[in-house]
Amino acid sequence: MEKLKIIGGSRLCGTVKISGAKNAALPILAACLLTPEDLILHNVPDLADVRTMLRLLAGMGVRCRREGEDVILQASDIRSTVAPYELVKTMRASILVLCPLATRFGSARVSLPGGCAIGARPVDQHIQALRRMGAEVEIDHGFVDLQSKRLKGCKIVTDMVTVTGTENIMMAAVLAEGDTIIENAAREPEVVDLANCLRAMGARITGDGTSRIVIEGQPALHGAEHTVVSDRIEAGTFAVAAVATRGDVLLSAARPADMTVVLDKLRAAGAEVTTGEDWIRIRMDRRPLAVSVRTEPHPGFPTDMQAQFMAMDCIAEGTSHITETIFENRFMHVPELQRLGADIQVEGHTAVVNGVRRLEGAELMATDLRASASLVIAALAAEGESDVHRIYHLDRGYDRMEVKLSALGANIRRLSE
Ligand SMILES: CC(=O)N[C@H]1[C@@H](OP(=O)(O)OP(=O)(O)OC[C@H]2O[C@@H](n3ccc(=O)[nH]c3=O)[C@H](O)[C@@H]2O)O[C@H](CO)[C@@H](O)[C@@H]1O
Ligand SMILES: C=C(OP(=O)(O)O)C(=O)O
Repeated sequence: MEKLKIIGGSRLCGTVKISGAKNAALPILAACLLTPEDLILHNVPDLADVRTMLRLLAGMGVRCRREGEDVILQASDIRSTVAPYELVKTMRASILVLCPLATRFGSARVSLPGGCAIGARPVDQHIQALRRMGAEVEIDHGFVDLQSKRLKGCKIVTDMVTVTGTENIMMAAVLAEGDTIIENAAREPEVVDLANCLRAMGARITGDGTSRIVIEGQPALHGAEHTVVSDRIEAGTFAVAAVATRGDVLLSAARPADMTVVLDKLRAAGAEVTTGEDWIRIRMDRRPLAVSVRTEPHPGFPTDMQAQFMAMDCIAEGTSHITETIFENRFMHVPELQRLGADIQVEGHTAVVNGVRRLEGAELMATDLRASASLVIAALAAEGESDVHRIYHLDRGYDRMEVKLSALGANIRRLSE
């Protein structure tokens, strides 16, 4: 196992290039199953989750080639439509192969993702939609077992806004007979990026980025080339780290248009935020002011930024309220932040954070992906040395985070333990 050793107190200064988005790359990789022709992807981040998805696809017979940030996929000789438990259990996004397999091959056996550290991860909406489109779906020994003739388009109103659900249903619909309308659809930029890739493959989709997506099913899709959208959560994480360390950081290859609420909250914390079309500069020369956040589906404040903001609020002037509405157990960073000296009380879905003047380095245990990022930020802002253990969580979603932070002046090293 590996850990990060961080000596806090350095201001982050300089330029960091933001990678392609994990949460866009994963559904787009799964989309290769929709065509026998080549899908050529650029700006694919080098992450544990991406490697897991490539292993899953390769196990089905997809030819996968990685050349730097490019990935070339060809699903012309699929020999298996099974997604085994061993791979799905390490990455919930594996469920994204279900609908491409269903709609192109009429057969799939995909392990249920089950819950994970941050909460239950149900997929009932995906299954209900597939049944409405005519598939026979059973749950068998922890697997979603599906058989279908050509799926039939229909109107689907999801019970709640679901990002992966919207992505899966969109992929089912692109090869279905007739039109599918998704009401209450997720509006996340990653949903739009998947729609852009599917359109490049010949799909007919309108309304992505709104809560009503219309898909006109096609008999087949073809090969395409697509560049994965910039990771707004990685950008947000580096932006918060800049604010927490009173730094001056330019995020290049970032998309401020996808991050309005996060950037507004950083301005409310006292940061000077300037933006161009594909860059963001964050300057901070004072102790942050406390900012309260409440997580909501896009365009609201993203749940994937909640833990990082809590780290910043720990050293802020004043009291903040952080409310998590998407996941029932996404406060596991709280006891670890308390180990650094943070003053936090959890009351139901809300954490009340009283900012303290200083945190002190400690041994810390990462519990999930964004919790890990929050501990790294807090350790960078703390006085003295911290060790962040179990960073395999961090590696699921951040491309060489410690290398990027070192280049900005952080004192951070990856060590074996
Ligand atoms: C709306 C939202 O913010 N979604 C987040 C969610 O996406 P992810 O796609 O993982 O989760 P969903 O958007 O599907 O889930 C949103 C909510 O709906 C519930 N649900 C979902 C599907 C389903 O079939 N049944 C059901 O009850 C979930 O339990 C959850 O409370 O986690 C990702 C990783 O942290 C984030 O990037 C997404 O921003
Ligand atoms: C929790 C996350 O990922 P996943 O949905 O893949 O678990 C995340 O991206 O913050």
